[in-house]
Amino acid sequence: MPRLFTQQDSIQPFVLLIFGATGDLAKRKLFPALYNLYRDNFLNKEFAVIGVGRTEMEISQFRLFIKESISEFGRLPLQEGAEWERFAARFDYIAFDITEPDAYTSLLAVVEERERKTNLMGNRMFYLAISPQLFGTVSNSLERSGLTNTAGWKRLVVEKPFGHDYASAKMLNEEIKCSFTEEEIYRIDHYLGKEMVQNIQVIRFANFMFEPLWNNRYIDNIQITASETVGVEDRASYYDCTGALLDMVQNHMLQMVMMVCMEPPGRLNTEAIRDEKVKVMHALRRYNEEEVDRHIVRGQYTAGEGGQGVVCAYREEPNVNPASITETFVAARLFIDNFRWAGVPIYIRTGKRMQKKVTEIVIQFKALPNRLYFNKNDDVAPNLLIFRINPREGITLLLNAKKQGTDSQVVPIGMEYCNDCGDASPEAYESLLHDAILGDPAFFTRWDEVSLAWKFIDPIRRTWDKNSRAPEEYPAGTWGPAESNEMILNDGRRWWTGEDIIKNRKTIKAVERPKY
Ligand SMILES: NC(=O)C1=CN([C@@H]2O[C@H](COP(=O)(O)OP(=O)(O)OC[C@H]3O[C@@H](n4cnc5c(N)ncnc54)[C@H](OP(=O)(O)O)[C@@H]3O)[C@@H](O)[C@H]2O)C=CC1
Ligand SMILES: O=C1O[C@H](COP(=O)(O)O)[C@@H](O)[C@H](O)[C@H]1O
Repeated sequence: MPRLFTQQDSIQPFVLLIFGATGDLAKRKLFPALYNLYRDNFLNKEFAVIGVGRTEMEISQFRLFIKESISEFGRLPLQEGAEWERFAARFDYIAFDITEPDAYTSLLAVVEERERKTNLMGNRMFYLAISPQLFGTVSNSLERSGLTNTAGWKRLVVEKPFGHDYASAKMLNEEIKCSFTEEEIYRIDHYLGKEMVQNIQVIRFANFMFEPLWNNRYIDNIQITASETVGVEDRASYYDCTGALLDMVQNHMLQMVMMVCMEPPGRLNTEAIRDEKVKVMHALRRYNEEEVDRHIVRGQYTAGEGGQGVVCAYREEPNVNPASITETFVAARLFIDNFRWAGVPIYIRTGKRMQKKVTEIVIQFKALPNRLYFNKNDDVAPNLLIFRINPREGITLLLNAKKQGTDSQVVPIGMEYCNDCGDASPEAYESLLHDAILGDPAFFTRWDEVSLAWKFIDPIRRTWDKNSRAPEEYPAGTWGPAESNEMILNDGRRWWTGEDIIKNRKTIKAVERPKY
């Protein structure tokens, strides 16, 4: 159920078991998120965290690892002294191989010891920050060892990727469902934890002025961009056998499509919202081979001038196959074949080593009748509503107004709301961890959403694998391959990026469409 951050008293005590506590995700996201929640009083006074990894280390070393992770990646500065000691004392660490079923007996002993010392009410949250191949093994062992047999609640948080196609996701789901019910499974999509993604439903359903326009009578097209300037960094071994389609589109991009396009739910509760999201996935047009070629562009970066100077081509990155045909960019034209959205193209694009780090959603409203009133050369810009998700959070509404000092020269003006100009927003992982502890799965993905996303993705992946054609090339530091621009220009439209629109307000020109 969407909520305001709930303060300490209404949150129950719990023990959090982090599998993969020595890994990158724990270091960069989970420990800083826990610390922020603690400092902001969003955790019960009674809680404990037990880290699991293979690396042998003393508890003092583990606590130092946590301290360093918070100092480096935390939103709030670390407070030294007694305050830190109180926080650190809640952490335990146990090293064992999680593929070894017998080893869970000692984990159970550590958990029970903690529960005896402090009244944690038997509430247990298991966070799998490990390779997805191990999800099934761990959830099985949790049950067999008796760790899931508790007087309190039990919850399983699983990271992405949830499978690599529909069949593997289904198998994985069946495995974890042997030990946890759907209500107890929290599948993470960290985009759903982002402030402005959560804000979509509020902007839509708390403003009467938008909802009547939110359909194919008034909206010309929708654009969703998630561009990154970074390359594959040190994740090449994962990325080169995954690619942008599976890494970004199957999850984050489709989740944003669902949030923007779902019907208003009957009630604003978790299951009602998820039901509406699922309907979007049912209506999302699936593509055959010929349509994949027509509606989807895949690209791979070559050497170029990225944000960090000259950077190498994807194929030259360490641990990438020099002949790799993995895509680092995807642009697609999607359609939702229902009464509300029929005929409205939804353009999505995502990629590595692009010109800017931007995540935003642009709603482009239909144009005024051509040449009717102002700017007879057809350069009245369309109205745009822009959700700015990252790096600057906010909303921009692009309207038209009279240029100062002219009779009727029309120029675009931006009305802007900044979401994070005062206090920094909570990190996505903060918000999601908090929800999971609270038992609120609204911003986690339900199995039917995930399975339908795979059913949309699988034919695309199969088509590409069958063709085994190299992706289109784009130089690092650009907006992707030329084919992405061509796809949208051929429709008489263009990609918008909010920042450029605001900066170049006076030079906006809508793309020409046929005149009649
Ligand atoms: N890193 C990120 O930014 C993101 C990660 N994810 C997902 O999070 C999960 C973890 O990723 P990440 O942290 O990057 O991975 P890492 O490789 O950095 O960490 C893996 C963790 O798993 C532990 N581990 C692996 N095998 C075993 C084993 N047999 N027994 C016990 N522990 C084991 C490792 O312990 P040890 O090192 O001590 O052996 C380590 O703590 C993955 O599902 C990934 O897809 C999702 C989004 C972003
Ligand atoms: O899940 C992933 O997301 C990140 C981008 O996340 P953002 O919050 O920085 O927009 C991406 O870099 C990574 O490849 C992918 O696995």
